[in-house]
Amino acid sequence: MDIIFYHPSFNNNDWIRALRQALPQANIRAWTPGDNAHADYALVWHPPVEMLKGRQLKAVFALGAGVDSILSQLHAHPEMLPESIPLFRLEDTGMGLQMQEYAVSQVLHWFRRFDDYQALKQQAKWQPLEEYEREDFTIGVLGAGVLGTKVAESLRQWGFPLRSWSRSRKNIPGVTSFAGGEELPAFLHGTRVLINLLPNTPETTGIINRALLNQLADNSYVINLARGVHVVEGDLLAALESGKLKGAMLDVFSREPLPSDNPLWAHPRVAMTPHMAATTRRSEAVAFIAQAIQRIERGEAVSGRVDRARGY
Ligand SMILES: NC(=O)C1=CN([C@@H]2O[C@H](COP(=O)(O)OP(=O)(O)OC[C@H]3O[C@@H](n4cnc5c(N)ncnc54)[C@H](OP(=O)(O)O)[C@@H]3O)[C@@H](O)[C@H]2O)C=CC1
Ligand SMILES: O=C(O)C(=O)CO
Repeated sequence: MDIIFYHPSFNNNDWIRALRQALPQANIRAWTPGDNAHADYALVWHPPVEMLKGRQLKAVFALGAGVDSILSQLHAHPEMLPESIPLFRLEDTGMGLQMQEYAVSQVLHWFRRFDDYQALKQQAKWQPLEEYEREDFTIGVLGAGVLGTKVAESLRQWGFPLRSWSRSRKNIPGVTSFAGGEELPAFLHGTRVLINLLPNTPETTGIINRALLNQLADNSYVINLARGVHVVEGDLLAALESGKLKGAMLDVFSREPLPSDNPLWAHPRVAMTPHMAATTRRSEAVAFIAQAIQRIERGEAVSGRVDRARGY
């Protein structure tokens, strides 16, 4: 079995060593331009078209959870990967825990009013503030897939009212499920903290816009952990100015790195991180991919297959 590997920034040697340990029977090599030799599987992130084009692969594995970049590449170059070759993505592989850490720490930061205390500290003011009530702190998770479910589950132990929004109805204990566009207004009504974990698809681009933000509770908060294009930045800034939003924590941006003249940098109630909410963890990802390849080889079903028509 031949496997080719390409990632523009990972340490190829470390990955190939780990893959060889997990799949000792396979011949695994880093793909370099001009390599047209046989391959059964390709493991990729932002692959050049020529790496995949014309190959008779059994499957391609994306080395991340979001497949929007490879799907947009496929849109421009459909010849890169025929529909008959399955594309898989990473499911959790350590990203769930990272998202939980991020979301819980930020929700508690706002719930305990550390943002306000930080502002008071700047003015050298010693001033205990009124506490927020848990029941006024409804958390709504946009996207109840692998990562959204993990995040909702981790917030449950803190006793906040929880709800999720997805395409299909979910049954996550302690989390009220809203499904489909017609239930989005009910999901938003009363939501105080909105956490985005949707995939980037034509239906979700720009979803966090003025109309959506206006339906949230007053003095609400947004955490964007998914993709920058979900948020209409001008509408977010306007909602911060109007008082509809009290704060935003952003990990992802329409343009990354975020240009230095973007007004989000200077906004006192916007916190941000450089697309690091959840990174691909080598050992978990290798274990996931190795197990999936073994299952494919045995003719068994494998989860994580991307539905190219749906876009995730
Ligand atoms: N910032 C970072 O570091 C990282 C960001 N990400 C981002 O997180 C995203 C989510 O990952 P993951 O949880 O694994 O993805 P999943 O595919 O498991 O979950 C996606 C969820 O979104 C829902 N959804 C999709 N389209 C719609 C729609 N039109 N209306 C309502 N709900 C919709 C799905 O509904 P249903 O269940 O009904 O299909 C599903 O619940 C990734 O696509 C990626 O962009 C991922 C990793 C790291
Ligand atoms: O896996 C993903 O989709 C990511 O965004 C990793 O940073």
